[in-house]
Amino acid sequence: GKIIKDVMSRGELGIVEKGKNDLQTEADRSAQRCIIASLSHQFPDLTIIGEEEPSHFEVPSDWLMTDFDPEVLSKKCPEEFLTVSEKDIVVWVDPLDGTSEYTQGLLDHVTVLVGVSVGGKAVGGVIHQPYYNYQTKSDTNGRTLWGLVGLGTGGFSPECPPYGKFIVTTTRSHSDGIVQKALDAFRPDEILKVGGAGHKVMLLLEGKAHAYIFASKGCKKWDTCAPEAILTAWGGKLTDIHGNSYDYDKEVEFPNKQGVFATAKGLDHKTLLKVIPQEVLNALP
Ligand SMILES: Nc1ncnc2c1ncn2[C@@H]1O[C@H](COP(=O)(O)O)[C@@H](O)[C@H]1OP(=O)(O)O
Ligand SMILES: [Mg+2]
Ligand SMILES: [Mg+2]
Ligand SMILES: [Mg+2]
Repeated sequence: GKIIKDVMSRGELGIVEKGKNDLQTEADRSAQRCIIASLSHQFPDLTIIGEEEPSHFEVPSDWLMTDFDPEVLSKKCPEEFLTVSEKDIVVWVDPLDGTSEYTQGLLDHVTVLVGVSVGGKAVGGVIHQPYYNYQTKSDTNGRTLWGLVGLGTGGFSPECPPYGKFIVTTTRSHSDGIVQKALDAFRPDEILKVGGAGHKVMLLLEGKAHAYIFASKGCKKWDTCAPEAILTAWGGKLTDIHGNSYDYDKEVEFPNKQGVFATAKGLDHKTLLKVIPQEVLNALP
């Protein structure tokens, strides 16, 4: 988070266009180097997959994080993970989610995502929001939300969305006709068009939206692994638009080609899926 803020303060974003509507900045590159170097230093047998291309330059020594969160470590590890070894774990790293919004100054849409999968399932995750409340508080360090399936969540106060209303959240920078058709089918009371997969799942976790609907193939495994794990740990659900779960094993393809459909705790995910029109399902087979 600090690296991301430092790059923004210096004002030289070093933007590279990776593809259509797909940017990368110095903050994406540096944050990934910090996260991957720190994790692989401490856990050499982990499989770590990051969004950005690997860099072979050595990272500055003050970028190597060596401390652990005592609050999380004070909890009891769920039985099912006691025998998991480093080799069974795949970590999906999105060093900066919401790059497009970052370059446009919509800073609270930006998150850092580190997702942990075991046996192909998204089970653990961290969403760090470096610019949380940055407009109201000047020297905030941001916040860090975490979740582990079987244990619970921390770093935020989960809330269920309001009854008698249906609020959906979706992309603001990667929309198209099919994305819009899927949204319209739900006849939502409100559509929150915001950046980042991490940011949108936070809206579900904090009761600001009932569902996150993205009928497009732009999201990748590093976008959804951490958010899915935290959402699942709380009691919500994230699948593709057909209702199938994504596999987060190390051999899988990166794109989430069947889109994203996520619901807050207490919602009937399965029934809501039936609202998605056949034409939309056919577009993302
Ligand atoms: N067409 C796309 N090309 C590249 N990345 C995409 C695309 N669609 C979605 N993403 C990634 O998924 C995130 C959520 O999508 P959106 O903000 O449009 O709802 C984006 O912030 C971006 O992650 P990132 O910013 O890490 O590259
Ligand atoms: Mg990107
Ligand atoms: Mg992303
Ligand atoms: Mg990213």
